[in-house]
Amino acid sequence: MDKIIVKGGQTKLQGEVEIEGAKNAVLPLLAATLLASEGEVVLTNVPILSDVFMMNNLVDHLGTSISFDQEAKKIIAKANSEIKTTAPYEYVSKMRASIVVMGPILARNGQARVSMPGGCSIGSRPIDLHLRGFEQMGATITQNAGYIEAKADKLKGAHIYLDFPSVGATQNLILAATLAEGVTTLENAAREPEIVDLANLLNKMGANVKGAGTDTIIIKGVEKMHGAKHSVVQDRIEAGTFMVAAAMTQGDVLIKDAIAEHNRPLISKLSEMGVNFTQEETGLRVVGPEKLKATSVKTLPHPGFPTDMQSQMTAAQAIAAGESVMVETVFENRFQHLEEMRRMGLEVDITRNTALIQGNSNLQGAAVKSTDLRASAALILLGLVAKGQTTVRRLSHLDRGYYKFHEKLKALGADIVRVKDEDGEE
Ligand SMILES: CC(=O)N[C@H]1[C@@H](OP(=O)(O)OP(=O)(O)OC[C@H]2O[C@@H](n3ccc(=O)[nH]c3=O)[C@H](O)[C@@H]2O)O[C@H](CO)[C@@H](O)[C@@H]1O
Ligand SMILES: C=C(OP(=O)(O)O)C(=O)O
Repeated sequence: MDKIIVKGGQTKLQGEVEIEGAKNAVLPLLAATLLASEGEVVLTNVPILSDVFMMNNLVDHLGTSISFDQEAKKIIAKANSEIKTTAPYEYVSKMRASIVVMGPILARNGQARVSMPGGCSIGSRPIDLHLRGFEQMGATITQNAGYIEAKADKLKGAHIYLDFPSVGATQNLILAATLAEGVTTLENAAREPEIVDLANLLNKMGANVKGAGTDTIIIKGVEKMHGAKHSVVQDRIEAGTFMVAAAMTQGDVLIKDAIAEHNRPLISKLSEMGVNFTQEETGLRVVGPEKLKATSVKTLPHPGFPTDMQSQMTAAQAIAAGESVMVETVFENRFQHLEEMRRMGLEVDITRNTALIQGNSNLQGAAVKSTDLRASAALILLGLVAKGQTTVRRLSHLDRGYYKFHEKLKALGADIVRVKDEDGEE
């Protein structure tokens, strides 16, 4: 595998950066293509990421044929009059998000057999809310030899209250409800922009989904669904990561076509830290101050501060003046990057889900390992400002969610290379 080497301490990022389509949008969009029984779903602005390749393989295995034109960043998903019922272990275990194929399979076939998705390093990730919702729609759920089996002669619309606005459960239940008999109402639904993007595609495919982006989503079941064309929404987490990069390096970076509305909580916190934002015709300009101020942040479901920006934000807090606080309320084990950052001189006290971070302008580069996707970006960001050389390993995490991250940073002036890891590390 590769490693990234960053030489930090002096870089002031400058220039423009283009943002890809969102990983967290395109994965459920690919699952949605399984609902079409005729025609082609054409997705554009598709990010080239390892997670996308994995989801392509799963959806293709299930029966919707996928062709990915990487140069055009376009996927054509050709519908099949029949799809398979089993999502096997070798496809599902590799990626948590693959559980969202369960709703479409169940909706189309009246039964679904899906391998239990893997847990992951950021915390335990149960699927009880997904399953309880399917049950309320009339499905019987059993677990057998590592597989979840759901059966319903015909899914029926239901009034479902989610105990927590889970992104995946909201998506899975919307997907199942599109072809159910009658009306499904989801209360306390997730409101992330990626949910809105999913509803937009589904409606183009002939579904009837209203209220996405609010906490009450109403889905009227339809008989069948067909092909459609859709451009994947911009990745607000990639955009946010570059905002933090500019903020940390006294940078001046234009995030092309940034959708500020999708990043309100981040922009609000960075502004509090002294970062300047200007909306320009072609994007959002982010100018970092000479010294960031400390801040307190708590992660929450959208429209609160996103947990997927937590690690990157702690990198900014690590160099801010004074003591900052980070409270992680969404995942119970998402501070592992802080242990790696200690190798660079970070002073942090962690008590359960709260980290007290002492800002330090004397961090030193070190050899570190990515512990999860966003941790990998956060460690690279800290490498930009730490003195000397930082080597970041385990880049398979980075490749799940960032396309050409080091090249984009290099184009903004960073001293960064990606090379083969002679030590043969993963
Ligand atoms: C592919 C994708 O879009 N991934 C995102 C999605 O993950 P994902 O959809 O897995 O996240 P959820 O919103 O479902 O999970 C949030 C919290 O709810 C809990 N929970 C979830 C489902 C359930 O049935 N029971 C339960 O207890 C989880 O353990 C977690 O503590 O939203 C997360 C929260 O914004 C993001 O960090 C992920 O990047
Ligand atoms: C946690 C993330 O993704 P996933 O849910 O796919 O693991 C993420 O995108 O930061």
